Amino acid sequence: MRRVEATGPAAQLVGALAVIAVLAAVVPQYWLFLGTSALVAAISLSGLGVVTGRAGMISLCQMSFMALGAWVVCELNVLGAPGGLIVWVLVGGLAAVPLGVLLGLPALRLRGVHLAVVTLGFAAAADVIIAAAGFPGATTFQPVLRPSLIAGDTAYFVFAALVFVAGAVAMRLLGRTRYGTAWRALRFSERATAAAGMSVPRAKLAAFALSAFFGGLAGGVLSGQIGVVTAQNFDTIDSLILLVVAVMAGSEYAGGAIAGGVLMVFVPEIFRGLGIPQDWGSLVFAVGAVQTLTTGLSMSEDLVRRFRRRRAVPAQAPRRTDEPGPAVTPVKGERPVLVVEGLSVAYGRITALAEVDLVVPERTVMGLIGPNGAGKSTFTDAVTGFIPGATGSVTLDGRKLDGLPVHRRAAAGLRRTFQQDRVPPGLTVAGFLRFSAHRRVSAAELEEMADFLNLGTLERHVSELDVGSRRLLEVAGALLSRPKVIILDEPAAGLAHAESMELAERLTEVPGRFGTSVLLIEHDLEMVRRACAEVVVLDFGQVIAAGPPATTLARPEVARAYLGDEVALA
Ligand SMILES: Nc1ncnc2c1ncn2[C@@H]1O[C@H](COP(=O)(O)OP(=O)(O)OP(=O)(O)O)[C@@H](O)[C@H]1O
Repeated sequence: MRRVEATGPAAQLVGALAVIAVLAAVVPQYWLFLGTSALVAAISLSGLGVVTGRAGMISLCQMSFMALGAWVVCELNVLGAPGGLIVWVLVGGLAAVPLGVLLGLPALRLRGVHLAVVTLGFAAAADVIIAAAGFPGATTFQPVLRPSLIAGDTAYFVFAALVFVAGAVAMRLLGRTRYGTAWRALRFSERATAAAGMSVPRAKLAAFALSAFFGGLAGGVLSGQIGVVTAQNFDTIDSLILLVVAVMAGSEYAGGAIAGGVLMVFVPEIFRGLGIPQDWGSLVFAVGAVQTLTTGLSMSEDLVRRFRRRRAVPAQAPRRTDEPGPAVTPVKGERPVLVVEGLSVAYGRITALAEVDLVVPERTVMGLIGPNGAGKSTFTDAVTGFIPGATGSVTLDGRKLDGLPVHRRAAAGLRRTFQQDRVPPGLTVAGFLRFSAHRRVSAAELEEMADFLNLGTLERHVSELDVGSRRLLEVAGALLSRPKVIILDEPAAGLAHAESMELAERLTEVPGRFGTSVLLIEHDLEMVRRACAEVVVLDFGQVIAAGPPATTLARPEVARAYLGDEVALA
């Protein structure tokens, strides 16, 4: 029989329900009313946590989503719409979704402070519109009707708590989907997210839509709580405070959202009790947010990290340090799988690539080498779709990829890794592999891949891995998607010599094992000799030599490119 782990999700859910029941039974009405306000803030903060904490974007208009949700509930109440408050709250949440998508559109192009300005501008405009239009029922003092089941303040507290818990469960489940992982990846690197086959625009819009939905829900619950809603309930300044609290508490976690909601409501209340102006509570949040930004850890992340440290398995990845066995002879297929023709890229007056032609045959490991600045990274960027202004054509297994965005090329079977570490630290090894695989992978496949590239335990967090292991993890994730071609941009950076040689051996096995051709960009020529059946040499954006490594690397023009005229001729 399976045991329910004391800290597992089921146990947490049971614990949360038990806490709600106890609070409802023992806490006085006034405090329960404040508790409901804290829950309203927590529901809204959970939504905001998707955009800020998970996806790393800034949104300063959460109050506008709340206002829309509340407005819809008030209107349905005035109209006497069927379904009652519980249904209206849901409708209010859904009504905010299109607004969230609309607000997400600028996020496709803007980041940081620019996105903050746009969302703040929107919130200010929404303020004006709401103040002019007013809330249905506000002037006639027609309060939002609660169904008899949740008519009392205690019952309404339980209702708000259940909405929060249902939202937290949904968030947790969503967090395990490809979108959930994509948001975390997005926060770390948009380029890597796209290279893993995920549409960055879709992931960003989904984050804003979800955030708006939770904002709308919170507004709806608030309107049922206070009955008569006015524009003062949704001040723009409150959106700023929500963001500050979301950052400080880490509202992407359910615990962080609830802690944030409690702080937002009870800190001003405590200040009031002490005779201090309530607004000074914002100062506390500001100090907390500064602390978070300084340490890089929100309250929730700090707690999670401490908890993990206690349970951590000390093992590092069991790197192989023994010298590799006999080299597997690199193989070369015949049929072309990646055909690049006339690829050119110019950065202003610098020609980084000039009419480059390159063919990678199927089931082949091919090296792409050249001195610094030769154009190797530009080639990778252009072929995988990161440079829209590149000219020429790219054909993968007979299919033209020209004009396709990065994620579509990746989904078509053209994957890449990056020179710099692009693996999101917030994931586990297994979580990253599943995301990067872009298809359903079994536990056995994950184990096999971890064994193949020596990744160690699948449950470990990426943040616990050293740089070399992260590079291998990136390669493993891309390979799991079974691409037709994988371009590896200096995968051995950060590895010791023996490990680089080991990786070279592994790469020779890749075509046979996964049916994938490899284009290996590498400065370590010994590794290139071991792994590659074919090598192409770039210099000043042009192909200057190509052929088997032994003969190609010995050619004088290659030596000149690497060492300069005088040394080559000496
Ligand atoms: N964003 C950019 N803006 C302007 N010039 C650039 C840019 N990126 C690259 N270049 C220039 O394009 C040329 C090719 O650079 P690229 O980074 O592709 O070379 P590389 O072979 O990958 O070098 P390395 O081995 O050092 O990574 C160089 O002259 C470089 O200075």
